[in-house]
Amino acid sequence: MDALLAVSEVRLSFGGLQALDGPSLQVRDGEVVGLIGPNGAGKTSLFNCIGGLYRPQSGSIRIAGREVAGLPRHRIAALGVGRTFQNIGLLASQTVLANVLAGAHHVAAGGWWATALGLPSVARSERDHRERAMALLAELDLADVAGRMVGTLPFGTLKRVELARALMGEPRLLLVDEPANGLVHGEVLELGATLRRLATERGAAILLVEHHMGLVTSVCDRVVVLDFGRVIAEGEPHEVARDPRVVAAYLGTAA
Ligand SMILES: Nc1ncnc2c1ncn2[C@@H]1O[C@H](COP(=O)(O)OP(=O)(O)OP(=O)(O)O)[C@@H](O)[C@H]1O
Repeated sequence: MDALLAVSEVRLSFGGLQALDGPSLQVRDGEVVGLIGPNGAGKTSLFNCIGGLYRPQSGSIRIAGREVAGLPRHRIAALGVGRTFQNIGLLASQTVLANVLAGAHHVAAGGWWATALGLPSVARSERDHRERAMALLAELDLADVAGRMVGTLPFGTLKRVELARALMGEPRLLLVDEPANGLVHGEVLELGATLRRLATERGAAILLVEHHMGLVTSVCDRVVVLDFGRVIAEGEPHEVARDPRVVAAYLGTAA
């Protein structure tokens, strides 16, 4: 079976700096793949290319067989790509529920005309969205804070709100950027269980950027390691963690 996400030899530079130097990777339906590497290795740049924030200078990014490199981000989102951000991309002055509902924008029924004309299908779809948002909030243990303003909530809670918002778009491919950052141990365990469930029960393909190796080894089926914009290792999490090239790359950053 073809991979849902197939990245092939993507190159991206900022002036003279080669952020991505031809990495290739694949993620299949129902698979959680970890994307790890030292600071500045190119992980977020690759996410930004897949999600349509950056246009790579060359290479191919296919989602469900369709070339998406260089497409605008809304077109890529409409193909079923959801994303959470390293530094939270929520609207602080809106409620949790409003933020999560915003994640459904590209799956709204009827389009612009139907909304402008106030057609019954729109009211029905809004009701459906609300119900689905409340179900997601319950699933992620956020029902109690549905009416709270995002700006008043702790960071760990916001990470889950972001995940709920991304899930509202019913993603087939979920790009998750450092979800464990700022979470306490118990929250990391819960998050890991949630990501695993999304892959196993909903069949989502998940690409996870994470520095928390405990989460990576417990959740990922496979790990791809980037360094200086290149893939330096790939394989089963425990195996990759022992790979001398990976150890050297991490020590190089710490030195
Ligand atoms: N918009 C940009 N303009 C210029 N340089 C950039 C830009 N975005 C990233 N870079 C550079 O590209 C390289 C890769 O950065 P990137 O953020 O993708 O790494 P990363 O692996 O996600 O790092 P971290 O783990 O610290 O988030 C770095 O050298 C970074 O400074």
